[in-house]
Amino acid sequence: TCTHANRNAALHPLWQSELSIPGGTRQSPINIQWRDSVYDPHLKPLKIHYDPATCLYIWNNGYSFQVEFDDSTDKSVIMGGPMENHYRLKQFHFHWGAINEWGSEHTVDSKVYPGELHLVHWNPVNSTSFEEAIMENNGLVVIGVFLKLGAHHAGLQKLVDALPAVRHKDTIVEFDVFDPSCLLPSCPDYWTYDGSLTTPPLTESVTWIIKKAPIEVDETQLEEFRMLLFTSDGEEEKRMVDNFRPLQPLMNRTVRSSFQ
Ligand SMILES: Oc1ccc(S)c(O)c1
Ligand SMILES: [Zn+2]
Repeated sequence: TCTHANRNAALHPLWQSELSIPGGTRQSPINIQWRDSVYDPHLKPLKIHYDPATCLYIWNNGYSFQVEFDDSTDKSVIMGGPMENHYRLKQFHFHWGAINEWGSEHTVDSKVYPGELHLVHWNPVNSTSFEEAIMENNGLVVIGVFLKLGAHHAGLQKLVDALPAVRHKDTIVEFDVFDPSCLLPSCPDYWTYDGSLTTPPLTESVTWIIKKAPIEVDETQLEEFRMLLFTSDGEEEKRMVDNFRPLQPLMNRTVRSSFQ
């Protein structure tokens, strides 16, 4: 079996220099030790209302492929859970490995999944833009969903079919009418903790909501992710794989669960 050490060996140059933020006390990702998580009966069910018409385009930003949404209104929002108010959907992206043995950023009892989806939302009550929110204490809420190797995911396939059009860094393709709630597991259970972005600027502005249940995708769909490139057209090709950050110390944090 692989150890974290060799899964980290294949780190993207991006993170080799920034394995930890000096003075960081709430960095992500972390290992979620199930038995150390604390059930919080005050946590509400997550409420998710995404409008498929707010979907704009997919682009390759050199770290992942990212699906961007129109966040100029409250048409696609989440609320409830650990949140004091609603948060607007801005984008979603994924992290994955070169092989099925690793790829997720968070782990559960040190179990690694082949991939992880991040749905990124920002707080329009305390901030006037996403860019401002990433610098705020509770500026962002990111829903993390583990990808497990299994059945073909019909909802994901529409996204996978568009990936050849964004093979190189800084390429973009129109992608309209997509409802990302099809990528969420039906199980309502989640963990939540205070953390950070896992890509630069690594700011400590994220309330993480990690779904307990994974979604299933099949091998061919993961292989399509691995056909993407970190590099721009004309550069020596580097396959976009292992775009996950190493585990960060829990420090003085408690992970809460919405379930007993
Ligand atoms: O805005 C974001 C960018 C990257 C990552 S990993 C996030 O969780 C949020
Ligand atoms: Zn991410």
